[in-house]
Amino acid sequence: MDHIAAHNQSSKVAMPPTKLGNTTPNTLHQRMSEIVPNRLSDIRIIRTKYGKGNLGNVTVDMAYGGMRGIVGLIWEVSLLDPEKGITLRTHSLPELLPRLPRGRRGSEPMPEGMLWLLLTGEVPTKEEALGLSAELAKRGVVEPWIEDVLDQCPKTLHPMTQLSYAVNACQHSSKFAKAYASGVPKDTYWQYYFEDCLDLIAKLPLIAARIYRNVTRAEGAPPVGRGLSVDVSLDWSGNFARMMGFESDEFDDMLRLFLTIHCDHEGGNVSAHTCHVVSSALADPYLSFAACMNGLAGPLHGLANQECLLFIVKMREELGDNASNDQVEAYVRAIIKSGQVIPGYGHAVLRKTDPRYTCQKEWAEMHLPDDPLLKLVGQLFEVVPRVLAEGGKVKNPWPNVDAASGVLLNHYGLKETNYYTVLFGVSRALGVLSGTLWARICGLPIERPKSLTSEEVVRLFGPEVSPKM
Ligand SMILES: CC(=O)SCCNC(=O)CCNC(=O)[C@H](O)C(C)(C)COP(=O)(O)OP(=O)(O)OC[C@H]1O[C@@H](n2cnc3c(N)ncnc32)[C@H](O)[C@@H]1OP(=O)(O)O
Ligand SMILES: O=C([O-])CC(=O)C(=O)O
Repeated sequence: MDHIAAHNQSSKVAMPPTKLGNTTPNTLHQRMSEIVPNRLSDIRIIRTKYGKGNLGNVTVDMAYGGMRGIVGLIWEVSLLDPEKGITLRTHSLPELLPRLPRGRRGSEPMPEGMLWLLLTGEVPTKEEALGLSAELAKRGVVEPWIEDVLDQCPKTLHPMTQLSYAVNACQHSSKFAKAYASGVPKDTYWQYYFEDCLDLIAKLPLIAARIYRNVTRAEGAPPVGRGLSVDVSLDWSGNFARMMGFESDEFDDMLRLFLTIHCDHEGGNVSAHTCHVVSSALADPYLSFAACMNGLAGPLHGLANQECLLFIVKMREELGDNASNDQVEAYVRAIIKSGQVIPGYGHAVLRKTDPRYTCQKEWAEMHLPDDPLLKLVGQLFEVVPRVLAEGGKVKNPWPNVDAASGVLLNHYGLKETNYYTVLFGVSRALGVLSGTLWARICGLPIERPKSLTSEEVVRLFGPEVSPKM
């Protein structure tokens, strides 16, 4: 896009950092304030030059088929290639992970670096990532009544329901909702959205750790109560681990990796798209993200990581530790025959092994080579793709991100499978809030695709069928 770069040379206008109330401008905000006008000018040029470009035909099957293959969204922060997997601001995971900054402790990237990249398009320096880490630690405060609400939840309420409940409650402190109600101009919306997004990301470890501590407490023990707080000397992920009660450096690193790689998968997946559509009505980031979490909690989407570990554990109980591949295959066939899916396998867009699976499998092979569940993950990889590919019905027989994550968490003592999707959700906040913030920066309108009834399909294409409904 040389013409765009050239245009930028002549039109570079640095927007002054905006102070909102008592909020001190921060480095990420300053960088975004410089980037936003240039990017908006790029987009104006793109729309002028290519606005009438055709993105493809839509068939009736596509409309009945979950809109698979329809390109109908702009999502600035990531793009999914069916063969190569996710690219985050054009970087593939294997290329990006070694380049993202490490913190003061640990050897895995800080998720803060990923957030910076998603928002700015630039890999941050270590200082920038540490600055963002400190800023998140400062913003990490949850209103006491929301802590009380969580403490009132029955232990048996699914952790994802508790997460959605708490995030909705945090809407009470939305700066965007307040600013919108006061009638601020449209081109300043994103500034308030930015504030809410950072506040929400900062609050999530506190909320999620409280949920973990509450659902894992001993029978009869009191809930967490007041006093859970972030340590400003720790990074976002380190704080999360510590507040959950995990103390090991290796767990911290595993969590950093988990939170970094689960962040985003372009705009059309259920969680990102939900956030996008809810936010397009100018619902604030809290309401949009809570809705997004409800989508992530579905078993065909994020909950598959819970389902996947349960599947592996149950298979181990039935087959023991020395099962042959033939036994694993017979087990898998029986599950498919009973009409259930094999969790962790298949994908709506990917057509090859998910690089996020590979990355977690490599971590596991290095850090927990003798874990008996890891052996089963390997056997499933040898068996399932071949079985699923038979008959040609399943479009992608290869493993997705959820096929290996539970084994890692379980190995380090995080055994509560119904909590796994909360970790996914905390990570997903980085991506969906970045993508959604960029939608507000671009001023994208309320989303409203057209729908049809089956009678209308018949009317459009011919009278030979007449649905009796
Ligand atoms: C973070 C994520 O969201 S990654 C995905 C996590 N989800 C899972 O791992 C659950 C298991 N996988 C699945 O259910 C699917 O592969 C999905 C939901 C991920 C993708 O769904 P689709 O795009 O509809 O897949 P596809 O077009 O290949 O499906 C065709 C058929 O194969 C079946 N199929 C797809 N994957 C599997 C699987 N892992 N096991 C058994 N059957 C499967 C579908 O259920 C569908 O059957 P149907 O025609 O009888 O309804
Ligand atoms: O892309 C999808 O549809 C599902 C997925 O893997 C994700 O959201 O991480």
